[in-house]
Amino acid sequence: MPLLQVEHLTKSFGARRVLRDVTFSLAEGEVVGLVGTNGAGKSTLGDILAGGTAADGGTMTLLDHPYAPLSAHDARHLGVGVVEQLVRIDPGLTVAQAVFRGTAQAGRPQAELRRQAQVLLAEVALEVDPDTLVGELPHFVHGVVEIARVLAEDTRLVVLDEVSAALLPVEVEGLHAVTGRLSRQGRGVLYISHRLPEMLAVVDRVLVLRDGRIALDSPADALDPVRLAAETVGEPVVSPAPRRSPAAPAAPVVAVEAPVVSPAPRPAPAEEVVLEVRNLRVPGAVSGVDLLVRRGEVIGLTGHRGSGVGEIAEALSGELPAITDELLLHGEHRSLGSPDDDGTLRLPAYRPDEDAYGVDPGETIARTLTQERWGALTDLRKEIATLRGVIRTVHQMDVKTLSIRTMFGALSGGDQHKIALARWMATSARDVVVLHEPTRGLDVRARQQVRRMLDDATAQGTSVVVVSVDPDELAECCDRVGIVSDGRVARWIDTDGLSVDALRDRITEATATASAA
Ligand SMILES: Nc1ncnc2c1ncn2[C@@H]1O[C@H](COP(=O)(O)OP(=O)(O)OP(=O)(O)O)[C@@H](O)[C@H]1O
Repeated sequence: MPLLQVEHLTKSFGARRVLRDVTFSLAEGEVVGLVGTNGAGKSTLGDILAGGTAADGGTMTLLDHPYAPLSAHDARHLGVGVVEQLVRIDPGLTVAQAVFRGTAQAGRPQAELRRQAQVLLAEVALEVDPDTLVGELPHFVHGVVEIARVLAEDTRLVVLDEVSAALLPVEVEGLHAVTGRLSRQGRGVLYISHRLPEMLAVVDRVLVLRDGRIALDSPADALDPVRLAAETVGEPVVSPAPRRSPAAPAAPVVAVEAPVVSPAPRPAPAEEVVLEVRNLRVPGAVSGVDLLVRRGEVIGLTGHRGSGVGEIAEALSGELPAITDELLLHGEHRSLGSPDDDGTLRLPAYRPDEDAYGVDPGETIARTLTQERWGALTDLRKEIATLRGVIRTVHQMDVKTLSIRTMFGALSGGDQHKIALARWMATSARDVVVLHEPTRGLDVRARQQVRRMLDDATAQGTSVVVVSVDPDELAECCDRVGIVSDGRVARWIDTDGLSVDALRDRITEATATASAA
C-alpha cells in the first residue's frame, strides 16, 4: 500500500492549465524528487497536498484513505506538512514557540514546550537552545526549525519545497541528513529542487513534471544531472561552459531531439581596472580585503556564514560603512572612512529575495518591465516598440504566462525572479554591480538565459561581483572566484581553462578547507 497515491490531478488558474493529468505514488520511507521548469506547477502540486489550494479534479489517497484537505491546518492534522523555501517566522518567537506555533500544543507553558522542542530539534540535528529568539538565528536555519515544526505533528509526508535553494553545500549535507532520518522513520518525503546534482544524491526516485503531466518517473540511480536537465526541459541541454574557455573542449550534448550548438566562448575581459579596493575593513567582520575588478569581468565571492562574505558585499553596496586605504572607482580615487568621505560605497545590488524586488505584486508583467504608466505613452510607435520589447523579454526568459497583462504576483517564484532581474539589469546595470545569487531557484534553461544576460552586460562594459552560496552558479557565471574566510579573501580561484565541473569541485573544496582552517 503506498503512503500517497495521486491520480489524474488537474488544476487551472483561469485559462492557464497548470496540472493536466498528474498521477504518481509515494511509498512510506521513500524520498522522491520532483523537478520541472519554472512555472511547471511544482509548488501548485505542493500547495494542493498542503491544503493551501484545492485541485479541480482527480483524487488523492493517503494511507488508503481519501485525502482532500480543506486547509493547511487540516492537511497537517491528516499527516502532511510542507516546508517552503522562504520561511518567514516571527523573529520575536523563541525557537520552542516557533516549533509549536499553529499546533494543538501552542498554548502550553514555555517550560513544557521547551522540553518537547528539545526532542524535535535533536531529531533534525539542530543544536540551538529552544529559548533562543528566532530573530537571532541565521535565516537558512529557519527552514530546519520549520521541519521540526512539521514533525511536531504526526506527519507522514513531508514536502520540502526548494528548501535547499539558498543553502551552502555543507548546509545541504545537513538537510540531507535530516531527510535520511525522516525516511528511516518511515515518513515519505517529496523533495522539490532545481539543484539537480545535489537532489540526485538524496532521492530514491525522480518525477519530472512537464506540460502538466508526470513525463518521467525514474529511479535516481538511472539518471545523471545532464540527462535529468534535458528531461526537465524536454529538449537537448548543453552543459554550461565556463566564461573564459578558449581552450576548453566542446561541451557534451545530451540529445532528446536534435543536437544544439554550444555557446561561443566569451572574450577575456579588458585590462582596464574599474574597481580597485585596498585593505577594505568592516570593524569586527572584515579586514585587509583587496579587490580588483576589470571592465567586463565577473568576479565571484563565496564563504561560510560568519566568514565575512556577507559583510564585504554589504560594504560594497553601502549597507555597511567601511574603511579602505585606497579606492578607485569610475577612474576616481577615494578613501573610505577618511574625514572627507562618508564611508560608503554604493554599488547597485540585486538580491533574489521575494520581498525585496521592489516590484508591486499587483502590477502587470508589462508595466513591471517598462516601469512606464500607459497614459504616459502618447506615441503609438513608441508604445508598440515598448510592448515588443516586453514580449521579447518574456519569450527570451521563457516566462510561463498567457499574457503580458498577468499580474507579477501570480507568476511562479522562479518566473518572478527572472522578470525582476531583467528589469533590474535594464535599469541598474552600469559600471560595477553586485548580484546576489542571480540564478537561485531557476531551472536549467533560465540559468543559461541569466548567464547570457550577464555575458551581454559584460560585453557592453559592465563589471559584476556575484555573491553566492552555490558553487555551480559561481562556476557557470564567474571569471574568478574569491573564497572568503575569517574576514579576508583567503584564496582566488581563476576559472580560466577549467571545466564547470572541475571548477565547482574546486570551489566546494576550497570553501570547506577555508572554513576548517
Ligand atoms: N494564485 C495563482 N493565481 C494565478 N496563477 C497562479 C497562481 N498560483 C500559481 N499560478 C500559476 O501556476 C503556474 C505554476 O506555478 P508554480 O508556482 O506551481 O510553479 P513552479 O513549478 O513551482 O515554479 P518555480 O520553479 O518557479 O517555483 C505558474 O504559471 C503560475 O503563474
